Amino acid sequence: MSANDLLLKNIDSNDKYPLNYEELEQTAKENLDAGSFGYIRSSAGGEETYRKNTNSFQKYSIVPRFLTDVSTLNTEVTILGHTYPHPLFIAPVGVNKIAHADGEIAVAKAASKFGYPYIQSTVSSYSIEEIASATEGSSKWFQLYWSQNKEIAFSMVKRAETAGYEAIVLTVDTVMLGWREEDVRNQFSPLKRGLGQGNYSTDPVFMAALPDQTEGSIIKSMIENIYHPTLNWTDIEELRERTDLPILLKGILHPEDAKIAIEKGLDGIIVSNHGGRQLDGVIASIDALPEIVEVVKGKIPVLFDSGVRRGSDAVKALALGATAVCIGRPFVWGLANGGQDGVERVLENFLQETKVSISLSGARNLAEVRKLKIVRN
Ligand SMILES: Cc1cc2nc3c(=O)[nH]c(=O)nc-3n(C[C@H](O)[C@H](O)[C@H](O)COP(=O)(O)O)c2cc1C
Ligand SMILES: O=C(O)C(=O)c1ccccc1
Repeated sequence: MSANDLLLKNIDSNDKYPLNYEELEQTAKENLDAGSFGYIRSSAGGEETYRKNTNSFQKYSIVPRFLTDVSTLNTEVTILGHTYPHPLFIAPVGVNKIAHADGEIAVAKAASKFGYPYIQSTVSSYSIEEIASATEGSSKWFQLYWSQNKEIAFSMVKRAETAGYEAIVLTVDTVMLGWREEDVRNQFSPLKRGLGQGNYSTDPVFMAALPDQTEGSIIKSMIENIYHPTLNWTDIEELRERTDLPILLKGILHPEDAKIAIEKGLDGIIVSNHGGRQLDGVIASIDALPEIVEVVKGKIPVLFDSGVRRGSDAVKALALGATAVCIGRPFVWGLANGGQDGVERVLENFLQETKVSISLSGARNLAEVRKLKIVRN
């Protein structure tokens, strides 16, 4: 399908499916209870970083080239030995059942249909094995939350390996949950409600360590284990020894941490501030990207997320040096608005908008996107 076919198909269609981020969020608000909606939408503290994430994209402008014959476009990208059809990934998002009963299964299937590698969260509603069997043959990575009992973390990594996942993404910005006032207001804690257990209640090491096999014990132990303030570089070295899969660190914002990651033999990083959900007041993710790209010097892939709302945002991040871009909240609203179908609409439109944006900037492949002139106003 050419980029314009989808535009015309959307124009011809009579259904009024939400298109832009604001419409997606508004429709989801009508579909969800206040606690679930608030959990997904909100972020930490006064939401300064959350607002900065999207606003900061407007500081960067693409300076397009013309007359380059953009009749063909190759968006392929090779990351850690795997070639993906385009540089758009699904960011790890936990407890998807709060948006729709089909949860991560719906998202992973939609992702597979449109060639988005799927990064599965540790706190998924469905297990690694359930998602793997629902989406055989598609590219998947596993996002790891460290566990207080680190043998649980290693066990999950082993399961991801066995299920054919291609990489481990260790999130480093969430050793404890951020200060989220909307959730306090709504008295909403997914873990306390028994959500996000898919990978825990199926884990032999986790289950064997419980005092008894009740729901109450599972919830208590999950909450205890996911709080892991001791996490440090020595743990990373141990993780490095325990798996042959590539390991990426998610949540890197400081160039020095990117440098250490390379020194410690890590395979990649994801520049991210967790969508403003962790420490409020931190730098916008897009503002952190250029300096990190500069110190990494192409030695390892640098993925990016936080605040990406449309195709032109993705193009800006790629032009500023991101190897690939992860989509977060937009797909969650798609899920809330129509399960797998809703996610498909979001992913299809997002991909097409990205492709049109690349072509209209004058680039024909990602190497040319990287060379685009970006000015900061
Ligand atoms: C509801 C929700 C749950 C999330 N759960 C996780 C998670 O389990 N693990 C993780 O590494 N990041 C998690 N994230 C962060 C995303 O991976 C990503 O960094 C963030 O959504 C990017 O911001 P954006 O959605 O505003 O673009 C979550 C984000 C949301 C909105
Ligand atoms: O809400 C989040 O951002 C997140 O990462 C998380 C952490 C624990 C349970 C569910 C989601």
